[in-house]
Amino acid sequence: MAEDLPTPSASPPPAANTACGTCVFNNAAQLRALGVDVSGHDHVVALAGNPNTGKSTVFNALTGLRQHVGNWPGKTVTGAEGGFGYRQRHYKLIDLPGTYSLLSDSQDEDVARDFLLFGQPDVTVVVVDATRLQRNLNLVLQILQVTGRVVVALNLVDEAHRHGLALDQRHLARELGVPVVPMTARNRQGLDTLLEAIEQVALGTVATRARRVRHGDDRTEHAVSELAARLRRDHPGLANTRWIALRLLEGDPGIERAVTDGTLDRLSGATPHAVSSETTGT
Ligand SMILES: Nc1nc2c(ncn2[C@@H]2O[C@H](COP(=O)(O)OP(=O)(O)OP(=O)(O)O)[C@@H](O)[C@H]2O)c(=O)[nH]1
Ligand SMILES: [Mg+2]
Repeated sequence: MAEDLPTPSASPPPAANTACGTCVFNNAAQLRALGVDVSGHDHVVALAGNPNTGKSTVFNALTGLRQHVGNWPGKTVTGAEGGFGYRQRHYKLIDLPGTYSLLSDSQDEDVARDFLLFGQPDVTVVVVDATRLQRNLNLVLQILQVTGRVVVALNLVDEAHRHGLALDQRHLARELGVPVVPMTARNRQGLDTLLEAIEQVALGTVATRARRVRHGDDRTEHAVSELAARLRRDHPGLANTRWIALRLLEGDPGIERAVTDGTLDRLSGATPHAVSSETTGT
């Protein structure tokens, strides 16, 4: 479904980034790591992305918790929750397992997929590996089909520079229609800019215009609209009915199962812990 995107145009690599512990732009001075305290939160933020892109590293940096981090994919298997404060607001942050696609019928990826589709987080931060941008953008484009409330965290910038890759985050942000924040999460670089982008999307103070991919011809669009309207009528409160309609027309077995066995309604208000077993019936 992903349209071809122009490769982000080259720009000269910035001067080597040095960790700046005291610099106001880098040390996230207004961040309050709240550990497991998510009480009275104002907003819910989900961390999504392909496996091994640094989601748990970002989660730990923001919450002060110690989610398992390591250099192999598939470490995070269920969503972990933690809290952080930034300026006047309190956020609940959810560290999701890595996923390659929202289209997957793999049970391993259900937790992330179902939360992103039905949990309705206020902000979805998609953590991408700057050294594998093309592959990672597939998931970004899919997420942009279901929500515009997205921040792209362009992580592992240190590795990208080590490989001689130049990144043009402004061009990428224009193409995607959402904020793009370059980061080296392991050194806490870029955290402050990430926090600011999260706040802007949560409060709606930045106008995002998510890149949408058009699905097929007019007949397909018409069929999707009709089926979506019917889903809304039969399942009030269900999120992303256009997406579900499209998946049904394409014959997605997981979504078909959820419709026929009556679990579709229970997906509304999904949590990262409960959804997987509900959709798979395990
Ligand atoms: N060089 C570099 N390494 C990083 C950076 N961020 C994270 N890492 C490393 O990348 C590896 C994966 O990080 P995780 O935070 O576990 O990644 P994840 O996305 O949570 O992985 P899964 O839970 O398996 O999907 C670890 O070895 C981290 O230390 C970064 O900015 N630069
Ligand atoms: Mg993880």
